[in-house]
Amino acid sequence: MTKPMFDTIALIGIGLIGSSLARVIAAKGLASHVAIATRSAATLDTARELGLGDSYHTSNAEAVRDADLVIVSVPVGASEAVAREIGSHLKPGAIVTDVGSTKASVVSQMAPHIPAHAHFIAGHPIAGTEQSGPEAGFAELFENRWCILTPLPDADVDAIARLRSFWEACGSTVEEMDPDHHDRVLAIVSHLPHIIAYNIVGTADDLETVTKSEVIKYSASGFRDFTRLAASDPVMWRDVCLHNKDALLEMLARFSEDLSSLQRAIRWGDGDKLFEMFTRTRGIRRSIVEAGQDTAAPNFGRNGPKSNTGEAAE
Ligand SMILES: NC(=O)C1=CN([C@@H]2O[C@H](COP(=O)(O)OP(=O)(O)OC[C@H]3O[C@@H](n4cnc5c(N)ncnc54)[C@H](O)[C@@H]3O)[C@@H](O)[C@H]2O)C=CC1
Ligand SMILES: O=C(O)C(=O)Cc1ccc(O)cc1
Repeated sequence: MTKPMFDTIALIGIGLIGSSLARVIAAKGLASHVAIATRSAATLDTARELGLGDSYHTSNAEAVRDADLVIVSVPVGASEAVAREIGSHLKPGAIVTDVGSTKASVVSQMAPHIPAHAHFIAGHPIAGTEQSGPEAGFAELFENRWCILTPLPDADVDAIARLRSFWEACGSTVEEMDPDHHDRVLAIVSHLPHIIAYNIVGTADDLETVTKSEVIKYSASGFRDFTRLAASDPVMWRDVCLHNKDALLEMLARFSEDLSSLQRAIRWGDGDKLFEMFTRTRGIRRSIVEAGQDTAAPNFGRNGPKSNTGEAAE
């Protein structure tokens, strides 16, 4: 048996991402001890029943006391409160990271509370599903996925290397990026698609001429894909919108402009324009498939061994 990568890993937040981390850490033997903390006693009880860790805490500060690696997996709006709670309890040399879907805001919320004797390196696994809560996680979630790290320019290189090795051991490929760049890229490839999904499902639900039962009965697979995204956790996505406001507004403006152009082509029967655009986008899809990036089937949307409880972050 090889020595675990870390003696103690503290997981703050034990929803989809935190519980997937707990499972992969156990499956691959990446820590001798996993300390789990979450805000609600009920969620902690579920984590205990699932056997996700070695110790369970309702105090974030208590959970990090002996930790060599702390992974914060809470909605991005709660990042600052967590960093403030744990900052003065971190041991020298501890690495603190997160998994939040937005990065510039998380870095500015958390970094000031992490003392100089610890290392803060923000991160984001590009891996998830529409489900939430501790039952929703699974050990394979991070396999063959990207994980983006957004270290500050003066971050410790050994700490970055250790965190990189951790994510690689979880099955991910790691890239480093500037937090603002991360937020612009993710705004278009992840955040905007979720906003569009929430919007289109809301629009269908509001239509007076179509009943809810007809929406359910006749939904073609395209609409069904939107309903999956629109079932994602409301707290998490509210926070993403509030914490990636500028990039998201920029992408929404571009999107609305392009949608108006499409609307105009439909109004004026401009078939050439429609054909040209649909051909161009079909090419993008083909490039993704050819690059082996269409790994939608195994993870995204996977129901996992247990079905979703629908627990939102409390
Ligand atoms: N769901 C997804 O597909 C992905 C989510 N993320 C990011 O991961 C983070 C967590 O998301 P999920 O695991 O999906 O959410 P989740 O809703 O399944 O779990 C969130 C957990 O955080 C806990 N929590 C909330 N506030 C807390 C606090 N102040 N202290 C301690 N625990 C607290 C909740 O009790 C819950 O256990 C979010 O920042 C999200 O943006 C990143 C990649 C994918
Ligand atoms: O379920 C899906 O399709 C996702 O897009 C999952 C996801 C959600 C948020 C992230 O920050 C990363 C991945």
